[in-house]
Amino acid sequence: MSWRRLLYSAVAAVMTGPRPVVLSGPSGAGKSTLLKKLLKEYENVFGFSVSHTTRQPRPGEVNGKDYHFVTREQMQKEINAGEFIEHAEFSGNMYGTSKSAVQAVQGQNQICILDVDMQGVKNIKKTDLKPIYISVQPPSMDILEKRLRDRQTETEESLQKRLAAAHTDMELSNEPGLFDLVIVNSDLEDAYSQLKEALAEEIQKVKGSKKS
Ligand SMILES: Nc1ncnc2c1ncn2[C@@H]1O[C@H](COP(=O)(O)OP(=O)(O)OP(=O)(O)O)[C@@H](O)[C@H]1O
Ligand SMILES: Nc1nc2c(ncn2[C@@H]2O[C@H](COP(=O)(O)O)[C@@H](O)[C@H]2O)c(=O)[nH]1
Repeated sequence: MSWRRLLYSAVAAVMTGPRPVVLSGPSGAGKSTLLKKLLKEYENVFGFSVSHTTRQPRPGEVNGKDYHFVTREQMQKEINAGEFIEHAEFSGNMYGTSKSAVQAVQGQNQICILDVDMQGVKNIKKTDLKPIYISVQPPSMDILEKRLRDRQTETEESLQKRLAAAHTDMELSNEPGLFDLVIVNSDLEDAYSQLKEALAEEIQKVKGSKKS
């Protein structure tokens, strides 16, 4: 490689920043639990891409932190204006990642974490975001159902929709090349260790760049 090309690659790497991370997997598999642990342990290294959704906030969820809670009309208007990287309909509600949500994190030179469903994964694959794709899977459908019921956030109707989507998600997660890593979240600490190990290189890069 010539020095000019080498310099170009180095400048491009700095300008694009660290690779984002996409966490996906069935509702109730433990994505939010794992990403909250990462955000807590590595406060200035990771940043969460705050999605938009039309679903109602759960007790304790904060607008602008957990999600941007919006109406269907508002979200559709922003989608039509080209403000979203991806969007999907899940369990009767709209969800989507805005360009500004990702830019807000990348602008701080942090690793951007996106929590999206399987449609989101497929749509992000068509973009130039080039994230690390990680699937979080439950040990079994029975355990998934128990975790979702114990969480007490869903109506029976929403729970059934989420379990139906989980069946498809669990089958697709084994598709070769779709995910860089599939973590089976049986034991939380073990799953978290696997996640940290997979991201160790990116974490070191960001820590290093913040020192210099
Ligand atoms: N390893 C684990 N063992 C037992 N319970 C767990 C484990 N991981 C997560 N949980 C619990 O399971 C429930 C679902 O986890 P969480 O909300 O993180 O799932 P999620 O994948 O983010 O779901 P959603 O996509 O609906 O937001 C939570 O109540 C959480 O405390
Ligand atoms: N395609 C997208 N999916 C998203 C986004 N934000 C969240 N999600 C996924 O929705 C379900 C349900 O989430 P919940 O908070 O209502 O339990 C879950 O699988 C998330 O991963 C998004 O921006 N795009």
